[in-house]
Amino acid sequence: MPSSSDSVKVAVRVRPFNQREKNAGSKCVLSMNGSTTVITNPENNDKKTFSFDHSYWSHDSSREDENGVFVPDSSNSNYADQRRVFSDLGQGVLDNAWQGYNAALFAYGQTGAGKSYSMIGYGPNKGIVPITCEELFKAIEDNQDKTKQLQVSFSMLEIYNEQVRDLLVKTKPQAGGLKIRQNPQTGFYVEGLKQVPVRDYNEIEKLMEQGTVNRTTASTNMNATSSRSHMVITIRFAQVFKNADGQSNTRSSDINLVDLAGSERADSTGATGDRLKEGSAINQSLSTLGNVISALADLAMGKKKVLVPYRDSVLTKLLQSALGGNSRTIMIAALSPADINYDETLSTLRYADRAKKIQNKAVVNESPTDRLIRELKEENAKLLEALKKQGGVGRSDDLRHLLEENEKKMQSMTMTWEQRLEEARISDNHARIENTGSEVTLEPLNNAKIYVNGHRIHKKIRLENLSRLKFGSSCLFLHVGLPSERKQSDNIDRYDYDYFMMELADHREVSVDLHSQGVYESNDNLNHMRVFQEYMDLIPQISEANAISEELKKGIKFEPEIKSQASHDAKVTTSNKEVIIRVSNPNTKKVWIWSKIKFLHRKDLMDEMYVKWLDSENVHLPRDKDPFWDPVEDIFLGSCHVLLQSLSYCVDTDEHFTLHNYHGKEEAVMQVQIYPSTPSGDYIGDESIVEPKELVGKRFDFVLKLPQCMGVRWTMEDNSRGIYCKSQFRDQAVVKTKTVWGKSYAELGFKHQFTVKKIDMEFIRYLQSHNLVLELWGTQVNDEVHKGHRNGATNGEEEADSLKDECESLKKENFKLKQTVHKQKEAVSLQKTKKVSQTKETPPKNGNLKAALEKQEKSLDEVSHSLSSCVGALKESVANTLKKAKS
Ligand SMILES: Nc1ncnc2c1ncn2[C@@H]1O[C@H](COP(=O)(O)OP(=O)(O)OP(=O)(O)O)[C@@H](O)[C@H]1O
Repeated sequence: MPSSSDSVKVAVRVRPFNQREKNAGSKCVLSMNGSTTVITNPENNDKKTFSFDHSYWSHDSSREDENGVFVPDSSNSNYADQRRVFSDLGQGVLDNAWQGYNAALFAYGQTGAGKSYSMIGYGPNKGIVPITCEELFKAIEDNQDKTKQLQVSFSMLEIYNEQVRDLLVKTKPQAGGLKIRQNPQTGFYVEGLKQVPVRDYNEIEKLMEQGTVNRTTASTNMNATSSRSHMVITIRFAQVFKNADGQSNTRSSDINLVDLAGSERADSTGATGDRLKEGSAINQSLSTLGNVISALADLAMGKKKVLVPYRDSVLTKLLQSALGGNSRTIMIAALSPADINYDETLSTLRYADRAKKIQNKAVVNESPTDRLIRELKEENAKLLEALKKQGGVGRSDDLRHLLEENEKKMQSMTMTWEQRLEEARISDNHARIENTGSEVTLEPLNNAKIYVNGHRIHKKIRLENLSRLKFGSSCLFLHVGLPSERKQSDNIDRYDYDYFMMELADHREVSVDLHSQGVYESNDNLNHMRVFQEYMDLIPQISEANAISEELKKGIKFEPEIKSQASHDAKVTTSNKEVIIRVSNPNTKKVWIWSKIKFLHRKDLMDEMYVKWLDSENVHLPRDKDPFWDPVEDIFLGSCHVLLQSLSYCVDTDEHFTLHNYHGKEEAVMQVQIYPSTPSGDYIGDESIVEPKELVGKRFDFVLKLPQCMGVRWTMEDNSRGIYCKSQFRDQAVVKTKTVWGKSYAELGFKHQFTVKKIDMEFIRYLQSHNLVLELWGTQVNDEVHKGHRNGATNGEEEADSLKDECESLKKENFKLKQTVHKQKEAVSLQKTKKVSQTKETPPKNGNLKAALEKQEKSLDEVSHSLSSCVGALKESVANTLKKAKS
């Protein structure tokens, strides 16, 4: 039994810019020279070099030939076309298969980086899988050897949410998916997976088409499924040798072709700060694959006692032999050239670099007792008989019968059109399309949702050539006009999924106008482009989340938004933006803000929930497990920036500032007073104007007063809401006003004194270059905790707030009184000394005053003390109530 130690072959391939990247003026961060790939950090020009078995440049220097196939545009072009990739990688897989080795080919990389292009291909640009199959059958035809029978069978499965689904079966997947079993000799396999015997490439092509359709229509509401599921195609190739004595020996090979989920999904497993910590099963296979690769790389580097976690996920179980086992393995890492994807591309390169180190032990599968061959033998017993009679591969009644049976079975399990249309939200009489011979018209019926070129239409219109149509939730069509309307220059290819999505986004179908959010402001800014891409990528996921919410009657709405860091930045130098998701319940008017990572994590859980629901499982989850549920939280409404420069001249500020939200919309107006003060907080007055440097070395006090906030939209929209304002001066503690509930004109009555013990030049510079950011936050009633307490009535928290305020002002009054007492004491003792130096006198008149003040001081201390403990007790009781309510 020959065996050979073989490291995993790794190739990387960079694709051309897509339209979106071209529009954004993207720069290419990759360069290749021979087998070397260099990536340049667009922010600091740092270069990192990687070396692989192959580095394929498919970014530019290509042209389309007369058949629509991309080929190098000149003899010195370094463009790597599909044929070249096949002859380097696919041909080796085929040769191995003839020799009886298992082979596996993985495509890894970020969504949209070109995995499917390399594996399957598009149109005439066929990828490795079809070319491999085509070449296999060509070789079979050329190899008509009477002493051996050649059998090929095909299976296609999808791993989604750690469940295996047979893509050659069209029914809704059974709950829990197909079972994974283990054979002590051959390892893990999928029980009941359809292995379809195939006779030529056309049959494989048909099956692949069918499988791809099944994959995308598994749920019409889940367009983006392909980026979250792994697809495994297995071509089982067996050569049955006949000895002269009639004994047979079989050599077989499994060729596994794996299109992995988008690598960026691995990020969302560790959704930080989310209460649903257990995570989703969707990315388990991808992150386990990473762990398996790392462990195998460690082993190959000589590390001892490394446990390879094959059993941690379905994918790694099924591909155990392909990873560090009995297989010749190839990985092709798809790379995006665009600067905005630098981080993802770098991490793909690192992943590929680790995979290089895996050592496999490929062994020829010759054992006649091999389970796989036995199964194939059983399934094809009849077929073999017929083939023997005919002396080769050809059509036989038995074979036809077997295939027809398979087809019949599949058809009986097909999802009806009605079911598919219902899932796509297309009603019975959705639209009327008429072709009069000279024009084609489209008319929405029953107020059905139809968009043409990004606009919702309500009445009959004439369709222009190349109109883009969207029906229901997710059906997109391109209308190719009547022959007389078509032009030579029509470029149908440009109307890809991205194009439709961008058009819909531009016309606000996707609910937010990017222009108003300032995303387009400066296209040269890398961060803005990255945000734009993230935003666009999230749109289909958000539509899906909305559709699932609607279907499961969750009443929750998701909208993408752009958060501008400048709203929180005291220097306003950052223009960085990030995508956030506004989650709202229009019925209860509750609002939440989720980070992109949190949304993706929750979306995976929603998908799991939805799949269960489709399986008619009970999807009622307790709140702490429900991805749609979150406790109420405070929402950032808007902010304003108050220049601190005048403070460095000891000049005060008393102005009304408008608070703007992330999109620059007015949220409220706030009166802001800032003035330099005495250590006791008294206003110093205008005569105190100084040159900043005169302040150096001295103590500095200033007061921030926020008397009121007016025209608050948040509370105007719903008076069960409240607001408060918070701010942070330099590195001092955050200060917060009280919460005012249900008032669009809120009396905040806030006053806080800031003290800097000793001023230095750095502090002066800070005042001259920074702002004080005042953030307005919205609060929402927690219905569970506050049932019945709202509508004007106060609750524990509010009482605690107002008592705290009262206590603060009493303390201040107390401080002032103490100072007066102190002054009086001093005056008394001065008088005493005077008297002593003169003659003995009657006790001073102000002895009574002193006693009275001392008494008052004592009682104020008591009041203050008892108020503090009262506030403490109240806080504790509020915290307990909240804890109880949460638990
Ligand atoms: N080498 C290439 N040459 C020309 N076009 C390419 C190449 N690679 C990818 N593309 C184009 O880039 C787009 C995205 O590629 P593809 O669909 O293969 O990405 P993917 O990584 O499979 O995405 P997903 O994870 O969503 O399935 C497609 O329009 C494809 O035609």
